[in-house]
Amino acid sequence: MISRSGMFRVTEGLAVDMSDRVFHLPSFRDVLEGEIFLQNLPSIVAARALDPQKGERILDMCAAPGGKTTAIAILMKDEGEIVAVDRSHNKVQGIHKLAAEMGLSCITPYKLDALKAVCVRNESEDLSDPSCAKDNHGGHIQDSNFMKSEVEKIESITFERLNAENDFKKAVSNEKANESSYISKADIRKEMRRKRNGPGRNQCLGGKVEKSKGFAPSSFDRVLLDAPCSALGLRPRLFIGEETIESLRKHAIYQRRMFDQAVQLVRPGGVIVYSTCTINPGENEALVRYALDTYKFLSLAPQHPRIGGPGLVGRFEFPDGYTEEWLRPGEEELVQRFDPSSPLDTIGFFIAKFVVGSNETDLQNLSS
Ligand SMILES: C[S@@+](CC[C@H](N)C(=O)[O-])C[C@H]1O[C@@H](n2cnc3c(N)ncnc32)[C@H](O)[C@@H]1O
Repeated sequence: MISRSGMFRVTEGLAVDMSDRVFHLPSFRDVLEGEIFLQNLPSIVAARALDPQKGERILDMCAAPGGKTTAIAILMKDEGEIVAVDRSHNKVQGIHKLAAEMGLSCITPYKLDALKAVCVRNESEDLSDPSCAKDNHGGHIQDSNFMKSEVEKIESITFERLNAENDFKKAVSNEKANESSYISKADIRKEMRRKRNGPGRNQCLGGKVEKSKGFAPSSFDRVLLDAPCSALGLRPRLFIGEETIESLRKHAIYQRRMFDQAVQLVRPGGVIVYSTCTINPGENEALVRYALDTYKFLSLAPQHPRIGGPGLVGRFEFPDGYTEEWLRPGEEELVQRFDPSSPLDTIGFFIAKFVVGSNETDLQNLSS
């Protein structure tokens, strides 16, 4: 299969012309604005698995468009603080707008690269202040330059792109109906960029976007890391041609670096929920293996509600010798894997919940 944009680039492949809708669902745009926000079932399960409590301080590390952030705020009855960060300026504005529409005041959105979410400070600074006084560039992430270049590539294949392509597909078929005019590759790229990043700085109605300089270690009760991923669980997804084994591994590296930040930000005794909308075990079960093997003070926690199926146990050896280690027996029932082909009929999704042991020494070593 080839993507819409691929049709303009490649010389062979299979393109599918959608002549009818799969679901005759009317658009919910502008319907009951502020009253409802459509979400996939696993997204709601992820917010509930976090089990946020009134009065807590919660970090949503990759928050836009804000679906889970607002679900968490509602579960907390809007009491406490949810710090909702995303690295896109326009998307952060969108979170502001959504929170305002829904009348939720416990959400504080920030523009921040989640790979630099832990701030590094001088000893002279006030350690009781949970937000950082100093910029944290050059902080804990050793390979930030590498990550920076990878971000561009990875971002281009996340789920927003898929949405952009789907929307653009509609636009193009409308154009076609009007006796098609030529649409250049540049137009396609521009439209996809616009869809991915929002309508543009001057056209957004959200509040003023604050930049964060990162947060103090152990300053959150709970952290949700709903990581950017290969989005192989989204449906309908007829083509996966733009993902390669290499790109899937890069997603996994990116997610681990984000998880490294999450671990430092949650307090001893706190909770981290990690979720993705992909079925790729390299970004799911292998992340759990990495987390448990790297941070001995973490353990998997049971989740409520439990609607998804068990995770994958074992390991997988690729032809190039690279081996992915997945779950060990006994761990599979502690995660939730939503299989899009199961009778549940959800998107593909994965949720793991970790509790952070109270080994102060380990945590101090981490943040030093
Ligand atoms: C899976 S989506 C999050 C969906 C969101 N949690 C929700 O439920 O509405 C991933 C988000 O991560 C953001 N993102 C990607 N890389 C990031 C980074 N380094 N720092 C912060 N946000 C990032 C993207 O802009 C995107 O909005």
